[in-house]
Amino acid sequence: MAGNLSFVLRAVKDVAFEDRAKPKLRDHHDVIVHVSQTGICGSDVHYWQRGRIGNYILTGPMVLGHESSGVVAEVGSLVKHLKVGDRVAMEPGVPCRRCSHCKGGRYHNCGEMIFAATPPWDGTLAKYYVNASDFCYKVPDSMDMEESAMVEPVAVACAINKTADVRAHQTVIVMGCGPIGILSQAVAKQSGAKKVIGVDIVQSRLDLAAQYGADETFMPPRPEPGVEPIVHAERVAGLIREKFNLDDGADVVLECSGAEACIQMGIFATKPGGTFTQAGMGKENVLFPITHVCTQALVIKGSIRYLNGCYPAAIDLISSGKINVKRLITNRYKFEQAEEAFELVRQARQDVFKVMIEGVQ
Ligand SMILES: NC(=O)c1ccc[n+]([C@@H]2O[C@H](COP(=O)([O-])OP(=O)(O)OC[C@H]3O[C@@H](n4cnc5c(N)ncnc54)[C@H](O)[C@@H]3O)[C@@H](O)[C@H]2O)c1
Ligand SMILES: OC[C@H](O)C(O)[C@@H](O)CO
Repeated sequence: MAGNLSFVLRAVKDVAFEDRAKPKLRDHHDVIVHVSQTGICGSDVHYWQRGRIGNYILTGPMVLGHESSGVVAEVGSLVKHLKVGDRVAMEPGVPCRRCSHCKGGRYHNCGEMIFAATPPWDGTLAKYYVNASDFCYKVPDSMDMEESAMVEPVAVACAINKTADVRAHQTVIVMGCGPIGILSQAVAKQSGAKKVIGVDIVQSRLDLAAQYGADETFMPPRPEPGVEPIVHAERVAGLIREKFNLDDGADVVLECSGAEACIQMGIFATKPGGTFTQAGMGKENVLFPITHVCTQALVIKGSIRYLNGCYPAAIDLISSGKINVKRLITNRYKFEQAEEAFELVRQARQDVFKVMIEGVQ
């Protein structure tokens, strides 16, 4: 027994359990974490089904998973803030720390980032995972290991809000009410937003959004036959503005679906001079109302993963009870059932929201 049971994507649509070698400390600042819980993200399923996201292409076997919590099992000799037995949430991307992006405080733009379960880097669905100690955040006793794994999507939502610079008294529209959309709505509300509107085409997701951060929800009507999608998007944005008395639009739109229609509606629903932030990842290229962006002097931003401070902020939001992540977890699996868990997420059933896989004992 090598001692590190791992859930490995060997090729597209081909997963298997492998008993791999236990990872070793790579330098004196590393820790080895015994993984406790891992949430499944759409990107994990995407690599399993298609083998690529953008320029990240699966070229060899890769361990899946990146939304994990765990218990510190081993510490490097220079690690000061963690000890064996500490419970941590793991930030799954470690930048190079040397490039102009890292040195400029924008480590999310680092081109040399080692990111769990992004080819060629192995992910966290293994008994043990080696990580840089400063990317492991001790969680308070009040948080259990599932909540600690949910720090990852909450940190994504914090980064989206921070990128968009959501402030008190603003009106915020969030396109998409999946985990990222709903958590972005909750973070927007915690940032002081006056009115948060969640948009989705699935009623159960709108219902959940209404129990979280959304003050209002909206289901876009289907396009009438023969109406160009972009014309439909502009009309729907008009309906949203009218229904919620937004006058000339929302201060901020957070796009958390990746759907082309949502991107277009979101642009048209942003007020002149307002900020549209893209976080959803769907089609790589879409029809984009660029003249509207120009004539309305919109601010367009992109958000990827986390910014500095988002992990600690997410831990505070969860541990203080301001965001209840437990209610988002609908299904739980043992490690040995990982493929079943992935299959459930692939089916995109309406009653399935966040799926957790327990670590190897
Ligand atoms: N930028 C980042 O760092 C980052 C991190 C994690 C996930 N993501 C991306 O964010 C997006 C959301 O992630 P998620 O886990 O919540 O995914 P999800 O698939 O669970 O949620 C997407 C939601 O959008 C809704 N939707 C789809 N088409 C729509 C339409 N035409 N109109 C209205 N609603 C529509 C769906 O019903 C669903 O509820 C994904 O594209 C994901 O890849 C980005
Ligand atoms: O939450 C982090 C995201 O899932 C990843 O960045 C992925 O979607 C792209 O590599």
